[in-house]
Amino acid sequence: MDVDIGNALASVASPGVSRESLERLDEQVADAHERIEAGMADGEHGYEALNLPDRTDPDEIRRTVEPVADAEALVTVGIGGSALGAATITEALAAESDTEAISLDNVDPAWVSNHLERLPLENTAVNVVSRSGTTAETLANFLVVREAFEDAGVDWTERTIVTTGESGPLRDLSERHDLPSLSVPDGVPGRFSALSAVGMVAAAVCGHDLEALLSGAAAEAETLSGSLFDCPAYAYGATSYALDARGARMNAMVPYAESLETYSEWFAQLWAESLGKDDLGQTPLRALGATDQHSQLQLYRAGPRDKLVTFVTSEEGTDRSIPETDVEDLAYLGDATLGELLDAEFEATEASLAAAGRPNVRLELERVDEYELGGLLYGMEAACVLAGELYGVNTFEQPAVEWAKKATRGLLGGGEFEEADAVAEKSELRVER
Ligand SMILES: O=P(O)(O)OC[C@H]1O[C@H](O)[C@H](O)[C@@H](O)[C@@H]1O
Repeated sequence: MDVDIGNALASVASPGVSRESLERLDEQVADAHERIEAGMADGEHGYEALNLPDRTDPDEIRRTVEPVADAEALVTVGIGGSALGAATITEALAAESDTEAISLDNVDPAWVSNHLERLPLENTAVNVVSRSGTTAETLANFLVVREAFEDAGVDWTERTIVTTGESGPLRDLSERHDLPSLSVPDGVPGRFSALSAVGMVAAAVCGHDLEALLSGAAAEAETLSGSLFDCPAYAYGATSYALDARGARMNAMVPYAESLETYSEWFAQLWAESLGKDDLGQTPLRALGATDQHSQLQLYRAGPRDKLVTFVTSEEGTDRSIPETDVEDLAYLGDATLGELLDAEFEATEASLAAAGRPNVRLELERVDEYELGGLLYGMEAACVLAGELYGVNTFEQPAVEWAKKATRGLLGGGEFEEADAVAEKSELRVER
């Protein structure tokens, strides 16, 4: 991954960051890098995630998924960090796989039922993922999926792989039914676990090249160094932090590739859950090029100056020519391809933001393949860890999310949780029909 921060400079944009400020910030980056390196060396909670390219064992993952390696469809049952890494990888690389991958990460009953009715269950693999093994949505969906298999006369124990922590209800269940299972590595929070079994089981079932994903990530790890000017991931993390401090309180992630739409969801969790603490943090927004040029671009170019726009581009990819037409006004399209049109749309949008003095950054991939994707995921994780050091927050916890999880459990009678009492205390000012 290369990063171009030229359009975030104060000479182009407002808010923007001057070259001198970046050089001053680079001293903090050097300190933060020392902290990150020490955390990685000691395998400290969270920092350990940056060691995954060396720690994840692709052979173990492939061996474990062997019983379902021929699946026509794959259902990942998980939520948040236990679903978005797998979904990002399988969606980005879907064109290369014959296995249809879906993610049951919500408990909307109609949506869950529609999926289960449609899937060829006798040839569907189930990938259940939960670090804690207690997340209500995941466990509930798993029970529903099991029942659907039973109703269809399919032995779910033959079709299920479990990835969870060393202990907990899901671990117990997998032991009771002797299910093939893998562990969420210690010290790796869910949103940083895409490059462990958490994201890679789905990649393996879909037949993707696990080694290439890891070596792309390892190449990105090689660039981590004491200066943002030598490390694309740190350049991104430091620039985002500096812009937030100057008023770009939001960060719109805009890939120019349909296959990276879920990547923006993954990024949103990473950025929001890691940095949203102590009244700090940059709000991630999700958009897609070129589609959202025709909906959100007006706001990005002419609305409040509170946004950084992050583009993700890919140099190469499948292309398709646009057929010629005898309609004179459309003749120019017949000389181009859809890929050229997409590139032109990206360049025009980037230039239009710069011309309006709106900060934007480019993340450049050579193509969307395993290697580049591994680099992108790792690079954004490292950017986030660096930003967390610069903000001075605890990047790897998520107490605000845990609060609502306890309240939900309390409401469903899953134990005594004082958080559930707050639900009854809601203030009301109703306006009725
Ligand atoms: O993997 P699990 O324990 O099921 O957790 C799934 C998700 O649950 C919570 O909402 C956390 O905030 C997320 O960080 C986590 O990824």
